[in-house]
Amino acid sequence: MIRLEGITKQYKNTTAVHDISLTIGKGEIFGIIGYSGAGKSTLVRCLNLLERPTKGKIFVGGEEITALSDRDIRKKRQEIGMIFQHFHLISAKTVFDNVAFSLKAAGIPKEERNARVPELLEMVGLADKAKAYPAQLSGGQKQRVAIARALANNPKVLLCDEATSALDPTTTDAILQLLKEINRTLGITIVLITHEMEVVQKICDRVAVMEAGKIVELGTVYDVFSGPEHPLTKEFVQSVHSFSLPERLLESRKGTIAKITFKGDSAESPIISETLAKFSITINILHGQITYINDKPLGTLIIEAIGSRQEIEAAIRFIAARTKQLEVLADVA
Ligand SMILES: Nc1ncnc2c1ncn2[C@@H]1O[C@H](COP(=O)(O)OP(=O)(O)OP(=O)(O)O)[C@@H](O)[C@H]1O
Repeated sequence: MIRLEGITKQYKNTTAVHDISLTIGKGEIFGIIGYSGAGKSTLVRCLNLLERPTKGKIFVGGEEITALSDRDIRKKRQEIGMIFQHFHLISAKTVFDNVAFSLKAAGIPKEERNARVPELLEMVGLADKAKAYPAQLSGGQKQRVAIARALANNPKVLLCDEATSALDPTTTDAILQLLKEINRTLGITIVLITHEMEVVQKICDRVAVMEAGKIVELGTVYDVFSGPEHPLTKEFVQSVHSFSLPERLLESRKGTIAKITFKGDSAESPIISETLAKFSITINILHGQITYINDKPLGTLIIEAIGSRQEIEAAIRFIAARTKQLEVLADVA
């Protein structure tokens, strides 16, 4: 649906985006995560040519948009909706008129507009707010209006620039749920930029991690969460899945403490009981959790294995061979 070939955006002395090539599939929810200044906004604004890249080509729906004239770009933008952190609604217009505005700009006649706006408001759960003004709405409701407006001209792509960053956690969840529903029912490709890994975990299929204008890691959300490679990715994953054992437990240990990561099938198989049946050790479970990402289980378990050094080492090798990752946190005393 979207293809970037060697995209670079240079501002005077700053290279905001540096030679990025990327393909985003039709119907995908694609996340771009990075800290402030990484170049996410610039990259996403290149996708509808709000920013023209200094170098490279961008294809949307098979058409090279970087080759279009300014007039044709304005038309093409109807295929690419966008929502922003601070909603960008027109405060002097009602909810109805805010949504009707983008239909009007696309040359849709009044009668059609009057029929389409209530459908859009219904879709975002604001059927009863048509006559309200933005100032009378909560942040979540304002973002719903912005979503209705962005969907007015049946876009194929929806760009979301930190769309939930100004919202509280409960409202964030509701907006993410709405975006997922829109993606599922309308088949719209969504590109979402964020600095929060929780947002990525909740709705994205794939994620690109950006640092200093470059993509440093790219993969399915499940793979990135279960085996992050770049230090920045590890930091983001830890911001959601962090757990450290109390010092007291480490100090008073009687055996070897290991952290085990289970992926896919291994998260559901009885590895611990198999280990206990095979080796003469005992196992204390110190911490455990299973998270579901895109309906696939990812488990973490911290255990203390007590027994002879030889048996513990053999058991650790046995577990390690059957799981994604095993890290010894503290060895036998
Ligand atoms: N119009 C501009 N003129 C000059 N420099 C710019 C412009 N827009 C962005 N930059 C610079 O490009 C770099 C990337 O900025 P960008 O806004 O794309 O990052 P970001 O990851 O989206 O961060 P944030 O979440 O803070 O917006 C920064 O160093 C920024 O100062």
